[in-house]
Amino acid sequence: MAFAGDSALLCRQIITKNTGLNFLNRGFSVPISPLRFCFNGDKLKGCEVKIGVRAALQSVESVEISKSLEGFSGFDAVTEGELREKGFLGLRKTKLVCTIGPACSSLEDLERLALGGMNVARLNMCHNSREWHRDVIWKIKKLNVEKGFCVSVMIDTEGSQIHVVDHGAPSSVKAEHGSIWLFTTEKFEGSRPFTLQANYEGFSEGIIVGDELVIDGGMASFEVLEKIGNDLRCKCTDPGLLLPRAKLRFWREGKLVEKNHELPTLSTKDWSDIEFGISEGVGFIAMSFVNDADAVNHLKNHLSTKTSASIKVLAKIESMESLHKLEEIVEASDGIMVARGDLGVEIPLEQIPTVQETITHVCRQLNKPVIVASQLLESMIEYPTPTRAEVADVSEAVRQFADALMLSGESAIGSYGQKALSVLRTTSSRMELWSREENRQNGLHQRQLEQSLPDRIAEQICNCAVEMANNLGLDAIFVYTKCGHMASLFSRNRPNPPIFAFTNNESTRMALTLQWGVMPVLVDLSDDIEVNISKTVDLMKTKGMVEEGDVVLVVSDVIPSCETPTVFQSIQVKTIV
Ligand SMILES: Nc1ncnc2c1ncn2[C@@H]1O[C@H](COP(=O)(O)OP(=O)(O)O)[C@@H](O)[C@H]1O
Ligand SMILES: C=C(OP(=O)(O)O)C(=O)O
Ligand SMILES: [K+]
Ligand SMILES: [Mg+2]
Repeated sequence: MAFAGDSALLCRQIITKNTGLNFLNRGFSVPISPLRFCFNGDKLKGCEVKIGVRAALQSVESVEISKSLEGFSGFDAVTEGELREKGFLGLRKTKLVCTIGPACSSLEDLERLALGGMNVARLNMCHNSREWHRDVIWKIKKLNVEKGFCVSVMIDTEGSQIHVVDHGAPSSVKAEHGSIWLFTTEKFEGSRPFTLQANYEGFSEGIIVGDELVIDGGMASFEVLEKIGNDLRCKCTDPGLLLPRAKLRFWREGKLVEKNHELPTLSTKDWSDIEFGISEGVGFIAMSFVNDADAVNHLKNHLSTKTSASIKVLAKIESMESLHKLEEIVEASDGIMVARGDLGVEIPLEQIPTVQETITHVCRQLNKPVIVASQLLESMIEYPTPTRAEVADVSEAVRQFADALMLSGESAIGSYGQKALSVLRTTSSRMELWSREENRQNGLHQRQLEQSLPDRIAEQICNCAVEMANNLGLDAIFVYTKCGHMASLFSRNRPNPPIFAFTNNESTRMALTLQWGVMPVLVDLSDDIEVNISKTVDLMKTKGMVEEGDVVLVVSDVIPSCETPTVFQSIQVKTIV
């Protein structure tokens, strides 16, 4: 019992230094179960750190399986099945988002996607009717209740951007080299030859003769020949396809012409879609074309006055302006989407990979979940196999430890949506296995998140506990959390074992569906940590999800409220008996 004498010192070592953990690994020859460190945060309030350490060497007593578990449905059926089949380390950590569209909106299709690993269903409010979206949300909720899935719903705002309006049949038009076209704000029905309608009157504000009009990030390009009022007469310089809702951007001397309009981030339609999202109880609102933190704060304030449920706001990084203010936007939001589709319209394509890596890194440093989106498996909209380059792109996002990957057209309108989802699933699992070894060697140099002592301690506990779980080769991490904060701090460290986050809050459970490596579980939590621990271990045992000999790291942070999350914490390493 080397450390009974100077517990506080040892504890500090464990919290702050690798050496404490190595010491445990090398020098502590008795079985590691149960080892317990208790941090009594009440004392921390006075800023005098007194950390109590208790090391108990008796074995964990087998706990009688409680009858109160009957009717329990807090596990999600897919994780449960995956765990039984593949074991703890086989659980996929990277989360999967599917855009729901006409190709996958039946109850049967949605069930197949849920079974295939969809964690979040995304509804793009650009398309289809309110009733259609309501019907999809209703089906997802029904499946969650009846089939035990844990799929959360995200709505994605249309946002304000300049594009051509849907010009009706034929669905795409070819622009030939040298052909002359009129881009007009005049509204007309149907189609006119060589004429395209812009959706916004001010689309040509500040544009001058000689500027380059780039369609959809390079599908076709035009030179502006003449300005007639707000309309532009242009000559095609790079032939290509003009799709419905094709995006319009102007370039001058090799650079994007920035802010040539003053459209609000949230339009009247977006606000009404947001009201719809609130009333339907969605988990996430993805905000298109966020340019600064104000827009995010505005929506978050609005949500806090409108609903007590916690709806997470995800900022989509898809404009040049948003890149200039990346950190403030990440800080303000609850998560980020790297919206590579529109980003590729705003910045040269060759910059996308490095920008993606930067965004992913900033999100991890600031502890916000990040989704890598768009064209991951684009060719699968039409073909049953992905290109090798697409698989490499998916693997790279997984290797960067993105929290989630997203399908757009592949699931919404593609013929092989489920297959595309399975490509994401298998590619993620494969790459996670590969990077686990790397992970062991290169721990993240964490930026300190918070200033107050209790918050810093929570952070350090999670960082060190993950190091401990990795070094000891533990099977799983159990965390008890009301708001999901501790679970996210664990996730941020991208531990090798999966993180089971037990929460009594449905919004927290749904929000955690997006976080890397977190398996959210809904349970009743009491104020007695020991009761929570034995109850959840029992639960896992009854379900056959843990078995004798499994060793789990248990961290608790539930007392007393979300506002003061770090009042009491304990870490235990527990062998299941
Ligand atoms: N709810 C829907 N109804 C009809 N079509 C949809 C729907 N959602 C998505 N789609 C189709 O899937 C394609 C890809 O989806 P997404 O990437 O979300 O949209 P976009 O390409 O408009 O940015 C869209 O272009 C659209 O054709
Ligand atoms: C995800 C994106 O946004 P949307 O599909 O709404 O254009 C994107 O631009 O990549
Ligand atoms: K959108
Ligand atoms: Mg976009």
